[in-house]
Amino acid sequence: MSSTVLVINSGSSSIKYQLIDPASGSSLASGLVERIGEPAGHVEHRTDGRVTEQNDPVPDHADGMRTVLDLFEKVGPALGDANVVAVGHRVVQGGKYYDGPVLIDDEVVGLIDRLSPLAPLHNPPNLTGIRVARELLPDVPHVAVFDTAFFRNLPEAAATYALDREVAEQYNVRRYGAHGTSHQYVALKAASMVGRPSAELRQVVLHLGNGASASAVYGGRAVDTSMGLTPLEGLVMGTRTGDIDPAVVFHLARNAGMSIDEIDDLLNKRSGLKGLAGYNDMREIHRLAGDGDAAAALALEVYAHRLRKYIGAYAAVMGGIDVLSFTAGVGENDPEVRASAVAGLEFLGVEIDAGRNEARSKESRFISPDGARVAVLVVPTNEELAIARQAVSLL
Ligand SMILES: Nc1ncnc2c1ncn2[C@@H]1O[C@H](COP(=O)(O)OP(=O)(O)O)[C@@H](O)[C@H]1O
Ligand SMILES: CC(=O)OP(=O)(O)O
Ligand SMILES: [Mg+2]
Repeated sequence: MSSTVLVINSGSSSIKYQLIDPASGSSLASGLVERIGEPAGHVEHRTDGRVTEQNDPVPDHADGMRTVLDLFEKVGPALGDANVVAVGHRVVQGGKYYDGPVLIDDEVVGLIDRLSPLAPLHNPPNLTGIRVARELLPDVPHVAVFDTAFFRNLPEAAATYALDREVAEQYNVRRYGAHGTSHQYVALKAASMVGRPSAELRQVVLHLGNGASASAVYGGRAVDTSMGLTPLEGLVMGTRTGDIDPAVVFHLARNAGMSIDEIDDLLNKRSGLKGLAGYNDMREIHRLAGDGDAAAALALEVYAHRLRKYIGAYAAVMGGIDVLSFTAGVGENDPEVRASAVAGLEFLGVEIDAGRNEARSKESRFISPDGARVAVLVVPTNEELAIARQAVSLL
């Protein structure tokens, strides 16, 4: 039997997982635990074309992990018979330490914990996933794959904030990026689709999920990215502001009587699409805008404006652009956002074919017209497969 990898992606309120055969890329089981900590939880486990659902409350991530491993036992495939050679964990923040996957031991766990302030919504649940999975699957190697790894060697000019040098060094204040596993996977796939050696390609990748980020990839190497010290910087997201004037923080602290923790919560959890129009789900924003809701219409404009700014900026950083790829929940499924993101960018050679853009498909595809100067692509990301392959490559 071929070997498999169990991949775990613990998010702030969810756990996504997949049992993958890294050689063929096929998924033997996958699932999702969501609404962790809310009154009604939701669990979905898919295997063999069947879906098992549960709607019991899931009090915390530890409970969620136990539920996942229970489902493998009860519904299958039994992990004991699946030849699991590794458990791959997505970890968002690896700081300056990792440019590739690492075998998890107590020291690595300690480091991920110490890096939590640099990814406060992500590293703590990542760590819970690791703790419980190591407890329940003690005989298999556990591997951490960091979102920051692909950006570990960003050019200094892109990674450095113009902050007092000593303060920045003492407190590790620099740009680390995130979603790197996805950006790297999509950039590689995109290079193979356009059929030119990635060494000469100037690519922009837009990962638009609940968290959202852009990257500039030149010759296969990341040269800039929109997330910074933490995953708060950059694009407009489901609940995060993305770029704002840092003076907004001082202003609110001094004049609105808000504490630093309250402002942190505001910027990370109550802003973005949710702050502008009441919902973090892009589908809801479209529904409201379609019903004439002015706040939702403005949210869509702010979202697209930010995207156009980043595409233009990254074209400038690389001296041009050859490939533009859309990925993740919004990027893969939302023709309206894609169209508005590139509107007016014909001067860069960026244009899309309306029919191709609107066609529904789960496959990687071109949405630019034949012969266009810039290849515009939709590339479904597969962070789980990338994590499984990196975990195996380490062992
Ligand atoms: N058909 C669709 N049209 C527009 N947006 C969609 C569609 N399907 C999913 N999305 C968006 O994708 C987001 C989730 O993307 P995903 O990549 O799964 O994010 P995450 O990994 O951060 O949870 C949802 O919040 C939703 O806004
Ligand atoms: C880093 C990050 O924002 O991840 P996610 O999109 O899963 O929240
Ligand atoms: Mg994601």
